Amino acid sequence: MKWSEKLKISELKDKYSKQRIITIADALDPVDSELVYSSLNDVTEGNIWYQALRGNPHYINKSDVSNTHDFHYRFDKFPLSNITIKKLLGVTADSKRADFRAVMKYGDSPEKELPSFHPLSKLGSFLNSDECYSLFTEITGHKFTKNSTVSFLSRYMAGDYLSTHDDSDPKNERVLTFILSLNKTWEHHWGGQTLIFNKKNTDSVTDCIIPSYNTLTIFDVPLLHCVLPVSNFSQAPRYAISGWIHKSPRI
Ligand SMILES: O=C(O)CCC(=O)C(=O)O
Ligand SMILES: [Fe+2]
Repeated sequence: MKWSEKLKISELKDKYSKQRIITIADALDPVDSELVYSSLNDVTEGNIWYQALRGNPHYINKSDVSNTHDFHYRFDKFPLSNITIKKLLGVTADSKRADFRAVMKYGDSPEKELPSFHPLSKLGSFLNSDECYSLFTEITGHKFTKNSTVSFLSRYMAGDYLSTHDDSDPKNERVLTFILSLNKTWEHHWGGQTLIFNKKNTDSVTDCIIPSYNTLTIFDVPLLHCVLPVSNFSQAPRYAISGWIHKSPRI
C-alpha cells in the first residue's frame, strides 16, 4: 500500500499548520484504494446474510472492544489487527453453513483471521509503517514511532451514529485521528456526515465531512466531533477506516 503520488504536500502542510485539521482527496494510491474498497464486498455480502438472518442492525457489544468510551455509539467496528471472519460476518462461532466459503471466498473456517494478503490486513500494516508516518509527519509536524497506530473498519447502517466526543483517552495518549472515507455513492440526505465543532463553542460547526471515496481526514486530538445518523433512506452502508496514532508503540 502507498499514498497517492499526486498529493501536494506543501499545500497540505500549510493548511494544517493553520487549522490543525485537513481533508485530503484521493489520498491512497488509486490502485490500493480500489483494492481496499472492493474488499469491503466481503463485508457487505456477509452483512446481507447477517441482516437476512437476524433482521436488525447489530448493536456492538462494548465488552468486545478493547477501548471503551463513555459516549453512546451504535455501529459495527472491526479492528484491523486481529480481525476475524467471525466478527466481519457478525455471527456466532458455531455456524456450520455450507456456503460460508462461497461467501468469503477464502479460508476454511469462519473464525479464521483475515489472511495477510487481504487488503484490509495490508492497510492495517501500512497504517503502522514508517512510510505512512512520513506523510503524517510532513503535514502535521508530529513525530511518530512505528507500530503506534490502532485502526478499525466501521460500518454504519441506517440509524447508526456516533455522539459528540473528542477522541481523547488519557491512558492511550492519542496524538492524531485519521478517518479514511470509503463510499463511492453517497447522497447528502443519507446522513452519516462527520461534524467537527468549534474548539471553543460547540454551538458552531467548523467542518462537515461528507462520506466520499478515498478521502482522508486527519486532526490533532482532542477535537470535538460526531457522526450524524445514517438515514433510513440510505441505499448503502457507510464505510470508513479510522483510528488513532499514539505517542508510543501499540503493537
Ligand atoms: O467515522 C467517522 O467519521 C468518525 C469516527 C470517530 O469519530 C471515532 O471512531 O472516534
Ligand atoms: Fe472520534
